[in-house]
Amino acid sequence: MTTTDATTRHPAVNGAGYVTIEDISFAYAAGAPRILADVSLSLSRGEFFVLLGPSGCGKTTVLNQVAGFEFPTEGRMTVAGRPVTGPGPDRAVIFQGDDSLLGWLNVYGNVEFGLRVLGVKNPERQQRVRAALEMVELGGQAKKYPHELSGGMKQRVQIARALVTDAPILLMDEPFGALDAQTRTTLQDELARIWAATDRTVLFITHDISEAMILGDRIGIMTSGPEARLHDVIENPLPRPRERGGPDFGALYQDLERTVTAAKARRPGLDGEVGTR
Ligand SMILES: Nc1ncnc2c1ncn2[C@@H]1O[C@H](COP(=O)(O)OP(=O)(O)OP(=O)(O)O)[C@@H](O)[C@H]1O
Repeated sequence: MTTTDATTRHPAVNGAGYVTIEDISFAYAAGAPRILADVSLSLSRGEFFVLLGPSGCGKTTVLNQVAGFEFPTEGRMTVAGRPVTGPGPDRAVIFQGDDSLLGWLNVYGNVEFGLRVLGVKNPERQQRVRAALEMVELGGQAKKYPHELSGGMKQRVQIARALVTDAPILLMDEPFGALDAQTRTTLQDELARIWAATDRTVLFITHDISEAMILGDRIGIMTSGPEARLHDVIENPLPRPRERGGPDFGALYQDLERTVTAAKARRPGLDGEVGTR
């Protein structure tokens, strides 16, 4: 895994346009109501971008399109300057829940699986699996099977599976949504630490404001659907490592809460153009 100095990763240094979403709209069928309308967004290399929005507005739809699982009805998307034409090894996807762990393989085998598929040989394969397991603090649990793991441990395995591939982009769809509050905050802090130690670009979806604040460099807030749009994008001024509580945290929380409320109240298709970044 490549590591980088956190001070060299600021978006202004790395340049915008690593992942671009340009005026995309999406409908499931011709004539059906559009789920998304004219969403534009540009992620910098190494940026942690959080997409926040009400349930059902289309956050997963955006992520699925960046992943190359679905395609916009209108508009276009690029990754590293190339149009997205399908899934690729440059993008690792982490979903909510633990359904995708392979039950017949232990933790080590689950993390190793992707490297086997890619044809990575030992001893490199072993080194990379060990490094990924250490990164998510599962070095001592390598022999356990998925049914022996807690929800938080399963999500750590998911993160290790993504890290081990060296994919520069992590697409995370409410990965901590099913966890209890305490495990969730622990994993948020761990993810922030892991991100700071690597040079990944992250698109992270949540509807939890404090999760967005702990993790995001920028936070994009979507309106309610149908015809969901990007209502606003807010720069997160909190210094890292971030701590919950404190006046700055509280003030930003209130700001975001107000923005989310305004975004939810927006009348689909009636309130004109909103901020697209
Ligand atoms: N296969 C489908 N056919 C038709 N509509 C769908 C399909 N899948 C999702 N939708 C609709 O698309 C909209 C956006 O769904 P999406 O899962 O992207 O929202 P979301 O913001 O990620 O929601 P949540 O936060 O609840 O996960 C929803 O209204 C949903 O009902």
